[in-house]
Amino acid sequence: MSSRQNYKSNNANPNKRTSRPKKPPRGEKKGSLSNSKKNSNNSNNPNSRQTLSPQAASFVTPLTQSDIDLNTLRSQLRSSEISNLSSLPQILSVNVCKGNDRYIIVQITGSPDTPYAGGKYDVEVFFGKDYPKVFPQCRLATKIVHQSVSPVGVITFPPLPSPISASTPIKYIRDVILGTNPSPELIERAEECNKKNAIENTTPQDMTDPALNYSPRRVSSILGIKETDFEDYKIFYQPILTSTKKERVKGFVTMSSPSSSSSSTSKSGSTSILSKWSKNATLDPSASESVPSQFAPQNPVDALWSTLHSKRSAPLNYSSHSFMTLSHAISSPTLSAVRKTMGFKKMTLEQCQMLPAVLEGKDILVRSNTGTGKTISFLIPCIERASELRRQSQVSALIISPTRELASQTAEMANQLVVFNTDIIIDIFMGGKNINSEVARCEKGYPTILIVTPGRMLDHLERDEGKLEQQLANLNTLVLDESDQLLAAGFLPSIETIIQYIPMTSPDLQTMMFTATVPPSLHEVVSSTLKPDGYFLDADESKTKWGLSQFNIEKNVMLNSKSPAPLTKIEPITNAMKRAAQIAASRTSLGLDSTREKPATNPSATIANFKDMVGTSIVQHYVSCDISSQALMLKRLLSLSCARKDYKVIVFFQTARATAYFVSLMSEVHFIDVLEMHSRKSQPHRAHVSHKFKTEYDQVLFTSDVSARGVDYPNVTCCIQFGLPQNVENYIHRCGRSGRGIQGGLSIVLLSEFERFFLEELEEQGIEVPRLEVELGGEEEEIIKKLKGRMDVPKSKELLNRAKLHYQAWIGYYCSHTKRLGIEKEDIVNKSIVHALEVLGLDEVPAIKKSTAEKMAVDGIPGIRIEM
Ligand SMILES: Nc1ncnc2c1ncn2[C@@H]1O[C@H](COP(=O)(O)OP(=O)(O)OP(=O)(O)O)[C@@H](O)[C@H]1O
Repeated sequence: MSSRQNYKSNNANPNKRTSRPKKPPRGEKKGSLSNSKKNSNNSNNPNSRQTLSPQAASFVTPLTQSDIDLNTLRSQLRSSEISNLSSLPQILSVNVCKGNDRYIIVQITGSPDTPYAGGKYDVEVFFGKDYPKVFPQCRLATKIVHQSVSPVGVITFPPLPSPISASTPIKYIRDVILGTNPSPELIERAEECNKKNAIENTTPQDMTDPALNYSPRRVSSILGIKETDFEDYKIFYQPILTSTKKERVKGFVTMSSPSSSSSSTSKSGSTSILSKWSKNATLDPSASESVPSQFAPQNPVDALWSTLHSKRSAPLNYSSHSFMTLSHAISSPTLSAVRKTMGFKKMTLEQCQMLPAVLEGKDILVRSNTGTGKTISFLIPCIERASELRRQSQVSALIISPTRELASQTAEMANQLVVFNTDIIIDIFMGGKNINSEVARCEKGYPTILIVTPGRMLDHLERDEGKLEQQLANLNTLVLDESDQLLAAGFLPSIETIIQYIPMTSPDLQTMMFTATVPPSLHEVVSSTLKPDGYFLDADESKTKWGLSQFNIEKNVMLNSKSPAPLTKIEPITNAMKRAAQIAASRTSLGLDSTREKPATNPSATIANFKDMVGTSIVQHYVSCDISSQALMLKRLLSLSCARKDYKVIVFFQTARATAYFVSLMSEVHFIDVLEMHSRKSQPHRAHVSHKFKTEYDQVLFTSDVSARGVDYPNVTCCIQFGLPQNVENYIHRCGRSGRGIQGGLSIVLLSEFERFFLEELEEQGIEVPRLEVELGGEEEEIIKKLKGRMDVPKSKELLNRAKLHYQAWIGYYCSHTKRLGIEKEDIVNKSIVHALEVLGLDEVPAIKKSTAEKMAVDGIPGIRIEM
């Protein structure tokens, strides 16, 4: 590894050009919405760039009119909605989530002469993707007592009158929920309780402090909160009890402030606990620093800018439910590990759907977006099953992962989950490790949970003379993580071989498949692999975001085909697969896919809609340039994305060879050191790089698709995809490496002109990716001239060698996509010549082995040089 720091210029050599990105002066808020706000007034003006801050303007140029039209229209609509809301009586403020103007917080004050008088109530409003066709979703983020509001703030609305506008539900909340008393019975009970507490707590301060007046258990009995929901309710209540500390409540904190002890008076003249409960809920101040009080519509340029610099660009995806909600199905050692070792308090919204479903014990295919917490959702049932059966030295669960990185990561998480469960032993068999030591460990006793990569598992099956086979015959749980990849052409033969050893139809075996994308190619294999009474669960975050009613499901009937949870999209596997096949057939017959000849696996037919699969916290853009400036555009994008504090950037390349070449190019020509990760690197190197990228900030990782799926690198700020992705699924999984957890992320796909049809493929799946115009700076122009004139550009032997190998892999990659590209191999070869001479800066087109040319079926095509 080079000793140079990433992104540091090499000043020792005056001939070397610095690549350090220009950073704006300290203290200047590059991404603040005040910039966006200024710009937003001109968002439909092609010259709007002038109103960007000088820093923003130096990095990005405005979108073309046609690109921003749609966004502008939507933004304007939301903008006018916000200004309407702001002018309504009793609306104190309207705050827009930074970087995501679809999410707003409206603060309403309670009406006089009601128990809510003087209180301030935050209402979360989310303009869904179908807005303005459907009402925006609303939830009370401030705790109140009302018969139409659930303990977690879910509001029961009656059918609301048209026209659809954000004002309608807000007016309803203001006038009906906050404007009238809750049911007299509830008021009576609350006031009775208040009086009783007033006697017990004699000081006036106690009288006015709801935390002292009410214990969670007392309040929960008043509100009739069920025992199973009590834990969550307590957590919701906790910030009031500890109101001097900052505590998160669903992304908000309840702050103590001088006014928190001021009393308000209800109709009956008594001190109202109802209003005081909620008065001081505000946005987390660290997140709200730059949240403007007024709405500022954002065009994608601003969105890019603010995403690059924002701390958080989307509301949290956590539910209000702790893992304790499933204490009837998960053992205490596991629950303790989740809480104490992993530090997870609440389930994600998707885990709320996945965990009850998988704990049911049936075969299941689970689809859930990237970064939503699938790993523990399959690990927990593996652990629970294994600890229930307590079979010493026997494999209870087998987890198959497509890559070594993912297998290691899963093993790491599994080990954390079993810290209080000493009976359970985790082990991992994967390529790149010493197989003999794996065998030796098994001789001492088999692990309870075995995590494997497919190739290594086959090696073991071949050499251990039936002992592992015997283990598999008694397996209780089988997990195929990233199942669509494992069941696709590359891995399928290995998986088919492995599952021949497993009694797939045994009632004692639960098979779980987890993935973020369900391409049609999966349908048939899934149907034939899972038992017919299995399920398909589409854990779509939006389905439960505002509901969470699946928690009404009783123990042991958490999910079944007769009484499916109302808001969870779960259905028998056979139905799901049939339906998917029908969708595929109807789309084809409607000619929806006729624009381009497609390969046999038509990606447009999926069970779940692709467009919902990219997490909402990921802002997506594409950048287009001609083939010869691709490398410089990449450098430009790196400068942009590394300009923020604590950057972590992943750049995906199509092949291992391309990754290796661009690592050397960046280092030798542009003086940028990056981390290198692909299948041609040794396992220790991969482990080292993976650890470094996981734990350190200000890093750039160049990688092939070995990092595309499942790998959980925390806080990746930007993901760049260089060139045409393999397919839409691959694009989605790569995007998912950023925007994980609570962090927002930015995804940029860099396409040269002949690859722009990929945008159509995305659009067919409902994924609209706006264009971002990025100009090359003077520095890059200089380099272009040098490259074109082949002057002074240092080319080490290593760089030349890597360039030649990349050239060959480039032809191979594009030749395997001729159908999608709609061009012939001859055209690919012609483009490869431009690529070799103009992108790679080679003096001549490299010669390739005859056998390689034959394999790619390009031998004999003019332009291909064969090695003598
Ligand atoms: N309930 C939770 N609370 C906090 N963090 C969580 C929770 N569940 C999972 N995480 C964390 O969220 C991150 C993403 O989880 P995980 O890798 O399991 O996602 P995934 O759905 O498998 O993503 P991918 O499809 O990309 O593989 C991890 O860092 C994990 O530790």
